[in-house]
Amino acid sequence: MDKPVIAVTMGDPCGIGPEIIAAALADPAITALCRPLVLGDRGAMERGIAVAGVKLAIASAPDLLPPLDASPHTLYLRELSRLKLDEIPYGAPTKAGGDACYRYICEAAKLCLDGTVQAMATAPINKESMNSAGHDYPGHTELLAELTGTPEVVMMLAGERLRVTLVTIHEPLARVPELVTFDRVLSTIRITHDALSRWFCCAPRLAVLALNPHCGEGGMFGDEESRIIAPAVAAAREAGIDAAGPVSADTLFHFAAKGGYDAVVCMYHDQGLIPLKLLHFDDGVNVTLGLPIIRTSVDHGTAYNLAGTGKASAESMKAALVMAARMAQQGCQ
Ligand SMILES: NC(=O)C1=CN([C@@H]2O[C@H](COP(=O)(O)OP(=O)(O)OC[C@H]3O[C@@H](n4cnc5c(N)ncnc54)[C@H](O)[C@@H]3O)[C@@H](O)[C@H]2O)C=CC1
Ligand SMILES: NCC(=O)COP(=O)(O)O
Repeated sequence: MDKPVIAVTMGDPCGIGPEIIAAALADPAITALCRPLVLGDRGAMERGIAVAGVKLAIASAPDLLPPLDASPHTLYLRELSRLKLDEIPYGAPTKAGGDACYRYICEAAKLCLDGTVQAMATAPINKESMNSAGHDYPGHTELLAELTGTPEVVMMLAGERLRVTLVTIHEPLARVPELVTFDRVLSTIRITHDALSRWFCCAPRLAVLALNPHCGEGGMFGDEESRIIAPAVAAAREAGIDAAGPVSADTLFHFAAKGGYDAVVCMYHDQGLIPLKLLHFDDGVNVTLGLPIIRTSVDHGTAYNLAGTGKASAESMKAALVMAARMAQQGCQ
């Protein structure tokens, strides 16, 4: 396969998205692997290029794709908004920015679905901005599930030493217990197993976490383990999946990070993302599993406190592009 074309959504123009994209695309190791097509805004990207301090010329690509012999000093941009810089100041959510980043994501999903591009990699959005513009989604994950007509998707965050997947994603902690159902645990295990088998390793070994301390301590600290998680793990094992659990979350990560498991199925967002970011803040990648398209993302947010300073690390953006390119190459085999 030729170098895959990857739609790169610019994310929130008031955050670090434009500058980390500029820094990532100025790295010849990235453009050696893929042909990035940025979906975003010219003014915001020019500002990001200046902040990143890199030499990139913007080429407008309204309907063209980056050619195979594209210069590594050219950033191909499909302009989907024309924002004025005074309506997108750094460091705060704006309705204009929220509306624009929604449109970048929708266009990227469309280009993936119709086969124009082989994958999408997303820079961070601010959920408050997107919601203030009337797009009521907790994140990319839920929006992409809807845009692609996918009833069940799973968020995975991945690094060299640890992968975590989540049974519940963007939910208030107080609602987690009622959302941890047999069906949801089992489908998260199954989607994790299927996606890992396809993209990452051939016979994945999964650990499934408990919700409560000490696996519920025989019911003293909760019964979700015996009532819901253990039966879901048993059903997964009957289906031929190598899943262990429920296991206590406090110790499991120690063994998983030493290579004992290929992924850890976690019950809620912070249960998985705290250990993941402790090990992989700089180079972790968020991958949406279960979609009919390839979507990777940075593992961090808009970092409003750093936007415009040039201090933000572009390593997670680079890792997201590398992973999207590898998955796109594998998808064609
Ligand atoms: N993929 C996405 O679109 C994501 C979006 N978000 C959104 O981002 C917004 C801000 O979320 P926060 O919880 O404040 O998390 P955040 O990741 O934006 O910031 C947390 C801390 O990490 C630092 N940080 C983040 N990225 C960095 C980088 N590349 N280099 C160096 N330091 C970095 C920030 O300066 C801050 O101190 C929220 O609206 C959230 O929903 C959060 C995570 C992922
Ligand atoms: N903490 C991860 C996160 O919030 C990313 O969400 P999404 O925008 O990828 O759905």
